[in-house]
Amino acid sequence: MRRPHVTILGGGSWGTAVASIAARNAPTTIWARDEATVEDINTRHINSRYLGDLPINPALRATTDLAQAVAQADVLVLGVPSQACRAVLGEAADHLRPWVPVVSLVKGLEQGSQLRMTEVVSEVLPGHPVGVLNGPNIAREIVQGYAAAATLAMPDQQLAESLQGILRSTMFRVYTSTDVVGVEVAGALKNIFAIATGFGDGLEAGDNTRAMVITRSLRELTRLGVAMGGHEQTFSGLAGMGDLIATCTSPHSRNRRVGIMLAQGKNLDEIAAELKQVAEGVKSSSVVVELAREHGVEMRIAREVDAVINHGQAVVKAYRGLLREAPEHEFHGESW
Ligand SMILES: NC(=O)C1=CN([C@@H]2O[C@H](COP(=O)(O)OP(=O)(O)OC[C@H]3O[C@@H](n4cnc5c(N)ncnc54)[C@H](O)[C@@H]3O)[C@@H](O)[C@H]2O)C=CC1
Ligand SMILES: O=C(CO)COP(=O)(O)O
Repeated sequence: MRRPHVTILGGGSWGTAVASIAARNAPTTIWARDEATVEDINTRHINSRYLGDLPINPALRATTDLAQAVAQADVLVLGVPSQACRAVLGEAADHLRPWVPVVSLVKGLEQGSQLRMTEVVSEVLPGHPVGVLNGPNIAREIVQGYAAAATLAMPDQQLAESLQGILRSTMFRVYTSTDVVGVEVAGALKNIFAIATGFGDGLEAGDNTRAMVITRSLRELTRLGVAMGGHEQTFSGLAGMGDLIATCTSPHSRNRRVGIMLAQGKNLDEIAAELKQVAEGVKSSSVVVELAREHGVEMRIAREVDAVINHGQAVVKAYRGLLREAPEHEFHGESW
């Protein structure tokens, strides 16, 4: 039987990491808009801009030709930042064969529409089965071959099981789920809370503060996720608790670093210039606050992150403001 061809859209750190795994299991092409990245992957088997000199699978092919990459896809994987997804999918639409499944790797929400990326896929590519792969997955550690796990959520469990075999390796364990909403909301929200954790770390508040922010963030994340239709248990799984732990504690997390740098008094332009990579929480923070309002869910931590990022609030004021609020019952209250 012919092995399915995997096409990944997006030649950044995570698209490259997942493509490198898929290339062990199936013929795999990665589309990147940047010539130098394509050249790097095809000839030197590295992605120096995003992953330094870490070796990636030499079987992986890269191209700047979107039409050609998409036309050969039996499975399409979406790995560009959330605010670029609609435009990239729009360009891909005319070239993609019917019914080809689409898997989103993206952990962001679309500004304006407030949509999750699987919803954007369904709008731009109607009729295609769509799912999401999320979990505690710092790209460079996965390329280095350290053990990790993620959850692939799709409404069709059988399809998820067939894609599981393409996206996993011995060191990258892919679990399945049918809770697309829960897995996807968890992946997007944890970035806002990683920024909040970064605030505490940037203010040198200590380990207890970090643990408090992570744990209370999980409550906030779960409340909104359930209100949006996610299953409660999903939020204690890999895409929820797992990714909160990784992103809120890793020195590699870009969202956490955004929080640290804001606490150090840098502005968003300076931070973007320093990071040179996407930190999805910056753009998703306003969307999360809008969604919380619409669903009637109190999200104090997320509101402070939004206030700092979008309304000029000082980090130290956000921190003190949170501490002034009286705590309620740990599990039944609405306080943070
Ligand atoms: N890096 C990581 O460890 C992980 C990232 N993710 C998620 O994966 C998604 C992609 O992130 P990364 O690969 O980390 O980002 P990145 O910043 O490393 O790379 C982004 C890639 O998208 C491309 N891109 C940006 N705007 C574009 C546009 N308008 N059209 C076409 N290409 C465009 C860039 O050229 C680059 O190749 C994000 O939603 C992120 O949250 C998920 C798990 C792990
Ligand atoms: O999603 C990630 C880890 O699971 C990557 O986090 P950052 O985008 O904050 O680097």
